[in-house]
Amino acid sequence: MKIIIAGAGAMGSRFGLMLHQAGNEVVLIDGWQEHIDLIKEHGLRANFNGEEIAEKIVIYHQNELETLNFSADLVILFTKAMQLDAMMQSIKSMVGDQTKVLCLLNGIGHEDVIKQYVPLSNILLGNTMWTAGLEGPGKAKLFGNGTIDLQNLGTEGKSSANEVIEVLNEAKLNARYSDNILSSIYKKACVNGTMNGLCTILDSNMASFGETSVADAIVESIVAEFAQVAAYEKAELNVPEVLAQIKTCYNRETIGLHHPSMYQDLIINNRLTEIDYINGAIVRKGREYGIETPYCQFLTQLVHGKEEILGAK
Ligand SMILES: NC(=O)C1=CN([C@@H]2O[C@H](COP(=O)(O)OP(=O)(O)OC[C@H]3O[C@@H](n4cnc5c(N)ncnc54)[C@H](OP(=O)(O)O)[C@@H]3O)[C@@H](O)[C@H]2O)C=CC1
Ligand SMILES: CC(C)(CO)C(=O)C(=O)O
Repeated sequence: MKIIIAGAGAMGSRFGLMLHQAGNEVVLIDGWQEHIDLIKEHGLRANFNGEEIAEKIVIYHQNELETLNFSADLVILFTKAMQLDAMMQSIKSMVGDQTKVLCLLNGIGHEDVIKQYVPLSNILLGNTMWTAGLEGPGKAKLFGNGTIDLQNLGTEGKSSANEVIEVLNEAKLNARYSDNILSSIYKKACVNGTMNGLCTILDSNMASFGETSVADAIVESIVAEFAQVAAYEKAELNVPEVLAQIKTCYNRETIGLHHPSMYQDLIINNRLTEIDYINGAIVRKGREYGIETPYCQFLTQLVHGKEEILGAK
């Protein structure tokens, strides 16, 4: 399959690498020049479950696509939330009538951006429990396991997602169809709405946070706010199940030692965060629906405060 990875940071590198190794024709697209140059020079390098590897994969800067003649069967979006619209603009000549567009960004409401460029029948909205980090430009650090849930937003449903699911599974990415992706997205947003902001503010990995005496009380208060907003949007959450999923993040044997992507953005790379698309989205929706969201509001404010203190860009 011809696959474009639109946003080839940590997660895009993981997906690009695994799909390339499974025999697909993968093209990476990104906007970070140093990262692009190093991948062109040395291939995409990674510490992949402890093994040092390098794979030659084609990569382009998102500003050099106009003359490129490549129509994708599948686009996988892995930008940061605030970069999504600009990326959709950059790749629009490569998205044809038959191109499926899979969105796996963290956060809530990305379909509102994508549907301005792609018909609903070609949009696969999803989320993932895979993780990834960058050791620096051109080099990813990939360990652990994950899953993908996705749903087609058009009326065709599952049948229009089967081929993509098959390709993802051939690459061992563990994809499955969801009949209620909005609930899955809210469920994953609860994981990000707790782990990402809290580990960033507390300067901790997920295991160390989870082992504190205050973890349960804070997490339960935040999840209660997400659940109220989700219920208003008919994306009912099973709260005990969500809390159990969050606790799986504390496991040191699996992903507990991972610093969430928000930590990597702000604390390691001094970059602005996606907080406005996670806890901030709950605050905005809460305001609209008349639901109080003090914990999400406070965490959003703390993260913005930290961005300002660190002069993040
Ligand atoms: N990392 C993870 O474990 C997980 C992440 N996600 C989600 O996946 C999406 C993509 O995340 P992720 O892959 O972590 O994002 P990255 O930060 O690794 O990459 C996203 C983009 O940010 C830019 N960028 C990243 N680092 C730098 C840097 N040091 N200097 C300059 N530019 C940089 C690049 O684009 P540009 O130069 O154009 O800005 C890159 O394409 C997000 O929505 C995230 O929440 C979901 C599950 C797990
Ligand atoms: C690992 C996990 C699940 C933590 O919230 C994640 O999605 C991230 O790092 O953004």
